[in-house]
Amino acid sequence: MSISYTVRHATHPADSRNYDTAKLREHFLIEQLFEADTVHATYTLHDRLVVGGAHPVGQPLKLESFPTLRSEYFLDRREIGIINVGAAGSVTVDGEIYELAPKEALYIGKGAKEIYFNTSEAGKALYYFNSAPAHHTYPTRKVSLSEAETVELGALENSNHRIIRKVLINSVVETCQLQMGITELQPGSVWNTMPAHTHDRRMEAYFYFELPEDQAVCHFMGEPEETRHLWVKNNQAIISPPWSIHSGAGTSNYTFIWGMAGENLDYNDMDKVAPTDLK
Ligand SMILES: O=C[C@H](O)[C@@H](O)CC(=O)C(=O)O
Ligand SMILES: [Zn+2]
Repeated sequence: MSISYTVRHATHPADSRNYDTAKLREHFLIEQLFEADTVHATYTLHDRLVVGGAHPVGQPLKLESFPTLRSEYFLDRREIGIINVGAAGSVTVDGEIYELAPKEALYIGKGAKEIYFNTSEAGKALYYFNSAPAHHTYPTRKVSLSEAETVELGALENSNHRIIRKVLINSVVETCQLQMGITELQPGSVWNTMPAHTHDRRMEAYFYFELPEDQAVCHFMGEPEETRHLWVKNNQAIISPPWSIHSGAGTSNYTFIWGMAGENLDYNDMDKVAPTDLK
């Protein structure tokens, strides 16, 4: 099997208050997503999102089911969003090839069977994905950056000037519960998602990339009045429970992919917390 998977149980905020650094990282940080010719998948019990990465080098990599799913095919009861975070590549869905330029996204609906992540010439295509349970089949569709709903937020004066590209969002593509997008911090800006927020109706995963190898992001999590931090490197991801803020400050600018699943598809459903109210 070319899929390497782990399961993370859901956490209670009262319990996580007592976590030390190692325990915080064990529960919320996904350190490795990319390994040559392997699909890595982390199944979190927070809304049953699967967070994963594929790095095909020698040959196309198949998206296989794994025992926790108890399904013949990965997407028997799921939908998936894939974003190319490496060099230009392609994904094959039941014989149909979808070319994916860097940062282009592919939504694949429930029921698709044979899915392959294809190699790029230099073996540099990297595919990041989020998959959520689905009860309806929406059409498979590629979404380019020009089709995304794009907003510019923040200001250099607040060190948080950023472009948010809502790629898999209900104004652009139909999904059951998945939403994904790409946020690019502009040069000199390091803070994402400030003011921070929670959304008890959805969990979220953050995947940090385009971060120089010798730089790091300090990711903040926890209940607004009881925050914790985790230091994150390039190409690592964070699981953010519904009760947790999710925000970060880098030692340089960077890009990240946010992905959500849960009760609604309302991106603007956020309970914002003023910076002065965080503890
Ligand atoms: O619920 C929405 C997500 O946390 C992100 O879209 C926030 C984000 O990209 C940002 O403000 O930088
Ligand atoms: Zn959020």
